[in-house]
Amino acid sequence: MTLLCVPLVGRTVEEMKIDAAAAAAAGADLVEIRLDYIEGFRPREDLPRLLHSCPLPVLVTYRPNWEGGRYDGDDATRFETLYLAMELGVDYVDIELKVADKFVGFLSGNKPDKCKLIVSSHNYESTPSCEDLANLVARIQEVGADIVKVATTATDIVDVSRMFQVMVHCQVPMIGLVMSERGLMSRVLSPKFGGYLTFGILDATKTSASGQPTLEELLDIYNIRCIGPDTKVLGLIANPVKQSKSPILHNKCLQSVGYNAVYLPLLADDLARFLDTYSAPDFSGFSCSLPFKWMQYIVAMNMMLLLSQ
Ligand SMILES: O=C1C[C@@](O)(C(=O)O)C[C@@H](O)[C@@H]1O
Repeated sequence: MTLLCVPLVGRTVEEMKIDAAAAAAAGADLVEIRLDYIEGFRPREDLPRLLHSCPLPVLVTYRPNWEGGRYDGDDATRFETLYLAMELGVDYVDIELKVADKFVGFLSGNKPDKCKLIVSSHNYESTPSCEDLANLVARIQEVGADIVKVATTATDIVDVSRMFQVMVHCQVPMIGLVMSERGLMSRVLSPKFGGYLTFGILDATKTSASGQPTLEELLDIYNIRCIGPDTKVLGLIANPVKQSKSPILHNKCLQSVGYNAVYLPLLADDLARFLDTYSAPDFSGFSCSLPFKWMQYIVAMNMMLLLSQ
């Protein structure tokens, strides 16, 4: 089962505690505490307060600014804080691949068994080739990760297919996410491709990366708990597509007739490229809207021509 994780991005401990309670009430499986978001964070006082009676399992992330986070201090203090979190019983700690070797050395075998180490890599510009992604995954595995995490950026919706290909072949638990609106599919279809975890935010003001859906959308619109390897993918291909109410309507219909499929908003830039990339039988039906409607006529005319020959 793919876990649903709510990132906590409050600026104070109190705000995070309120959001952790909201995440539990909304049906999340765990929370990610982004320590780098807390203003004036004091590890020894704030960490025990944050973890005390937290209603859900906890992933702790203390993201430095050189990897897209807000922490601008040194690694030594950061490593000590992450180790303190482990001692206090957190379930997961996230460390960036660039310093993972150093961190594993710092731990020198003292990581509590209960705590899983997530080694992460972020690319805020693009999504590399399948080969480069696979090499990245291998490097993360080598460093001793319990869970591999790769977050890239989609400049075109077809980029997501490379992440899926790498995820299905990964031999260890993997979190594979593609940021930006064009990458939404990677977040919703995570259970179809064996993703260990996917992020859902509490509301639009509480994002920790671009393209994150809300937890409510994942649960109530896309019915993510029912998505699995056999789920068919349907959707609306359009640009823009965010405004469409189609996913709400179609997913309700699919659920009401018990058909194992999910209907997604698909923000595409080139229809032919999209159809060429997502041609596997599981991507089994699409609606088409502006600016691609004219393409339907060309396809229909080609078919008529073929039939008449
Ligand atoms: O590394 C990740 C993944 C993420 O960037 C995302 O794309 O959802 C969100 C971050 O909070 C988390 O630390």
